Amino acid sequence: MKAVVAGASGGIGQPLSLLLKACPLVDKLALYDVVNTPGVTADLSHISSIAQIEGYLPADDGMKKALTGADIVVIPAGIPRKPGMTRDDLFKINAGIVQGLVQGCAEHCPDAYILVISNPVNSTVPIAAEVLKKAGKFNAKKLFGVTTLDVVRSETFVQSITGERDPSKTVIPVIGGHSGETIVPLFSQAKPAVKIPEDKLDALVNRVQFGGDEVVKAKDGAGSATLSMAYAGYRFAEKVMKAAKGESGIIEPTFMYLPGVPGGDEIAKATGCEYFSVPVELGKEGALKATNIVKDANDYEKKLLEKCYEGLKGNISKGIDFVANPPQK
Ligand SMILES: NC(=O)C1=CN([C@@H]2O[C@H](COP(=O)(O)OP(=O)(O)OC[C@H]3O[C@@H](n4cnc5c(N)ncnc54)[C@H](O)[C@@H]3O)[C@@H](O)[C@H]2O)C=CC1
Ligand SMILES: O=C([O-])CC(=O)C(=O)O
Repeated sequence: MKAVVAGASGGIGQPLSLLLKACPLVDKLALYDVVNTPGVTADLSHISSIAQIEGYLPADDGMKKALTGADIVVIPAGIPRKPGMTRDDLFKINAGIVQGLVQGCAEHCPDAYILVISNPVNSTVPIAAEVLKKAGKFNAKKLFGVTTLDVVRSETFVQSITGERDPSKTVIPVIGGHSGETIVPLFSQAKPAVKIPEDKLDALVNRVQFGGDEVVKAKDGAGSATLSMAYAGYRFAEKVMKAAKGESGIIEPTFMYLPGVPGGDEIAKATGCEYFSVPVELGKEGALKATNIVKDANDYEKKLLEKCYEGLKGNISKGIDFVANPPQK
C-alpha cells in the first residue's frame, strides 16, 4: 500500500506522517509539501518500520513523483485558523490549494482513496469532487472528507460524563458537516447507550460543535488542532486501508457525495444536502454503504439538524461554484 501525505511538513502533516511511517499496512510513504519535506523525510527515514519513505518538493515534478502509484492520499495542506476566524475564512487560500492537489490526483493516481482534511471541509470536498468530475475521474466512493476528529471529541467529552475507562469503546455517530452548527452529534444513537443528564446536554453538544475553537483559542495564534487531528486522520486512514485489504464490518462517519454512494440518495433527499457526513461502511472499493441515521434522530437532534442543513447548503454551493466559475486572478 502506498500512502501519500500532501502538506506533510505542517502541524498535522508531520505527526500524521509519523503515524503512517509506523503503520505496518504501509509499504511506501511519500511526503509532499511546498517546504521542508527533505528534513521531515530524513528524520522519519531513521525509524525502523516497514514503510520506505520518499519526500518531494514541487521542483522536478515532485507532485507527480509523490502521487504516482498512490493507493491513498491524505491532504492536510493549507492554512489553519487564528482566533477570531471561521473555517470559511480559510476558503480563499485553501480552495486553490486543494484544487491543485486533487488535480494532481486526477492526473497521477485517479484510483486512489482521497482523504481531505484541509478546511473548510464543507467546501473543499465539493471542490475536490468537481475537479475530479471535470477530469472524468470522479469516484464518489473513494473521496472522503475527514470528520473523524468530531467523533473522537464526542467520545472523549462523553467520557467525562459517563466515566467510561476507554472512551473509544462508545460509538457515537457525529453527522452533518465539519464546522460549528453543521456538526451534529447524535448521542441518542450511541452504542452502547449513554445517559446524558438533561442539564448537561446543551453544553456537551456545544463543546463538540466548537471543539476546534477551544483549541484555536488555547493555541492563541499558533494554529489549530494538529496532534488530535493527526490521531483522528490516522484512525480514519487506517480504517480505509484495513477495508481495502479485505477487513469487513468497518463503519465510520465521513463527509461524502451521497448520490454516488449506495444508500446515499435517500439521505440526500431527506437532508436536502448532496454532501453530508453519515456513518459509512467501508470496503475494498471504498464506501460500500451510507447509513440513513438521520431518520433515527430524536426531536432535540432534529432541531440541530435543521440548523445544520441551512449552513451546510451554502458551504457546498460555494465549493461547487469555485470550480465552475473560477475567481478572476
Ligand atoms: N478536518 C479537520 O477536522 C481538521 C482540519 N484542519 C485543517 O487542516 C489544515 C492544515 O492545518 P495545519 O497542519 O495545522 O496547518 P500548517 O500550516 O501547520 O500546515 C499546512 C502545510 O500545508 C503546506 N502547503 C501549503 N500549500 C501547499 C500545497 N499547495 N501543496 C502541498 N502542501 C502545501 C504548508 O507548507 C504547510 O506545511 C488547515 O486547513 C486546518 O484548518 C485542522 C484540524 C482539523
Ligand atoms: O477548528 C479548526 O479550525 C480546525 C478544525 O477543523 C478542528 O479542530 O476541528
